[in-house]
Amino acid sequence: MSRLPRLRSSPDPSDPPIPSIATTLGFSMSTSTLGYKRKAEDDLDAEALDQPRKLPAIGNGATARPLAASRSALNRPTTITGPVAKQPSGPQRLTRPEPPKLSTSAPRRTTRATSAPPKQLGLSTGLIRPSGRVVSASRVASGSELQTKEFRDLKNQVASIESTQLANAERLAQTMDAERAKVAELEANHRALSLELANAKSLELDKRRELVSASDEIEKLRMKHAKEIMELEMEAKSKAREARELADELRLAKSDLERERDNVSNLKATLSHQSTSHIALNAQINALQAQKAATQMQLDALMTTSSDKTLDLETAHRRILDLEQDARESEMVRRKLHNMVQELKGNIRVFCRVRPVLTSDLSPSSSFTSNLTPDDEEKGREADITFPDKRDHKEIVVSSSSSSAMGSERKEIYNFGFDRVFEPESTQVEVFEEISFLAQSCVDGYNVCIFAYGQTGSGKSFTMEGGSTEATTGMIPRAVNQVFKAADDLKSKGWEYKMDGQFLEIYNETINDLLGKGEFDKKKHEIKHDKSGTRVTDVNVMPLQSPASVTSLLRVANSRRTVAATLMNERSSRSHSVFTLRISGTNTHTGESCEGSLNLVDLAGSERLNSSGAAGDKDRLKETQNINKSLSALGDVIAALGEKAEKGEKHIPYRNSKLTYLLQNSLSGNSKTLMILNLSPLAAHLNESLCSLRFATKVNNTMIGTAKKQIRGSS
Ligand SMILES: Nc1ncnc2c1ncn2[C@@H]1O[C@H](COP(=O)(O)OP(=O)(O)OP(=O)(O)O)[C@@H](O)[C@H]1O
Repeated sequence: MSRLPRLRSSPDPSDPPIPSIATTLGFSMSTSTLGYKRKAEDDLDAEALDQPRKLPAIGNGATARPLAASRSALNRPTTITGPVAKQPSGPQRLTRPEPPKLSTSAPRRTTRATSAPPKQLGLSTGLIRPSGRVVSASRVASGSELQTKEFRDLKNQVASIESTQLANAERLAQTMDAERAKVAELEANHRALSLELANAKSLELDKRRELVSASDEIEKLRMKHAKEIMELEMEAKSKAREARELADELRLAKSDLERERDNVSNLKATLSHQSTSHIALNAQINALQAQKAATQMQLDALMTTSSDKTLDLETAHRRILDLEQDARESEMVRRKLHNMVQELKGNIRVFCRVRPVLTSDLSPSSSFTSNLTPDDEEKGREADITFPDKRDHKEIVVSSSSSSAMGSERKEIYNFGFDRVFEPESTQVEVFEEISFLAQSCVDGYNVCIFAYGQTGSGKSFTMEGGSTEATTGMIPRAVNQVFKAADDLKSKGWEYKMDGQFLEIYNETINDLLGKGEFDKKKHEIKHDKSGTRVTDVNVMPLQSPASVTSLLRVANSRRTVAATLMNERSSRSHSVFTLRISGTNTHTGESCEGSLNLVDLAGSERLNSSGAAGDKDRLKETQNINKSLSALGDVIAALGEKAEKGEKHIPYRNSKLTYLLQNSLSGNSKTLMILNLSPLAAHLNESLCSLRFATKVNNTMIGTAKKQIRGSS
């Protein structure tokens, strides 16, 4: 590479053409040229440039010429040991070459034109012999002639050499000129080649740029092509999908078409069937039109009949109105007669009911009769009670035996007569049959009061409220059912009824509301009497729509009743309970209205103080005193009512107890009162039973007197 600048610099034509320079230049040229050529070839090979024509010519010239110059340079007696740069330059060296310096290596560089051996030169100059040893001067003097001759020969040889050298120099100069011309030519070639190379390079650069731009273009095209391929593929896919969808649609369309074809064929079949039907229907229409004409004739006949029937209907309607009027009048008559019958029977009546002996009567603590002790058997012994009136069931005979002071047994027989006596076997149904007419009376607008009277455990609650089964249902639910049924029956006669219920308890002369809410009733209630009837302040009055609502009302009330244990009955009730059903009715046809009430009273136990075991218990004593006081007041009121009916004006002591004051309106006037005397069948309760029987007889006798007077009044 370092030689290239020298090649590029223009050569100086004044420089002497020395063989070493020529040789060196030739070599250098050759090397540079070869290097340049190799580079150019490499470039050409690499870049595939097509310029092979001039480069071989340069290479050949460069190698041929320097070789000749080199051969001439070697003839010089100068040892060439270094590169061209060490050689002296200048024209004098070419024209006057200095004699070569001798050295040990000189003989090897001797040209073939020299015939004398190198040792002669060494002898004449006292220099070195060919053998290499130094010869002394005394030995040289003896042969001076020889030496002179040799010197002359040598001088001749030198002259010859010099002439040869001159000739060579001339030849060399010529050669140099030729070489310079060639160098100039080569340099021209080189410049041309450089130019070509520069052109080629610029061309190459252009080509490279073109190539790069072409590559970019190709890349762009390739990307564009890839994109187009992708788009085409996508389009192809979309087309394929569309094709599939179209194929599906085609398939569906084909199936639709097939179905439509089926439909068309079905419709054709239907059409032909309809045509047949149409023909048949036409025939039917014709037949029906004929029938219609016949029916029209019948209709005309019926219209004639209808007008006759309308006349008949109007007549019947008038007749119905007349009959309804008759029915209403009959209803009024029925009510009057019913009431008259009730009055004939007695507005105050007394029934007597003896309950059966119970298993619990034998042993209050045990229901197993097999373990009875003599004491238990005595407790469970039946009293001597007979029922002699087997036809009318109005008599009861109680026999009592006692020992006299003399030790003889004394037997007493008590005969009592009542409106009805129910034996222990009597059922609830039989008892209710006798009192159901009272339910009708309260629907007709009368006040009805039914008492259950008797000692504790005699069966008052069982009679009034009953048990849980249909057969043991008591008088209260049966009477309520009857009232609802009677009210329902009267609907056809224009009567509409509204019913309300209340349930009160009188305990120790205090009124408790058994339908109250929350804790037990602590309110102070007062009894008020006015034109609209009897009212108790601050008590719940429940509207009753059905007998079922009455049942739930009774359940609520029972759960709140005050129950205290006594010796007589472990569930003994120590209060009077009063259930009141108020009935108000209006007749939409006649405008009449009525108000009645049904009072069902379960009285507290009527036992005496000593037999109740309450004598030693202060609270129980007070309870029993209050119960006896109110029962006594009830008896007094009933007796006074009897006297009043018998003798005229008489003060009725209603206010003597809460019970009589509460029931004032249901006991006075034309109200109906029924007392059911409940008796225990046990001998142990005989004295209590006799007391109750006497009380009931007193009431019954009052009724008899009243009834006699009423019968007289009626007749
Ligand atoms: N006619 C009857 N048939 C069957 N059992 C009866 C009859 N009468 C009453 N009993 C039963 O006798 C027992 C006492 O009757 P109940 O409780 O009705 O007496 P009570 O007079 O109401 O007593 P209290 O005054 O303590 O309320 C109850 O077990 C009841 O079932």
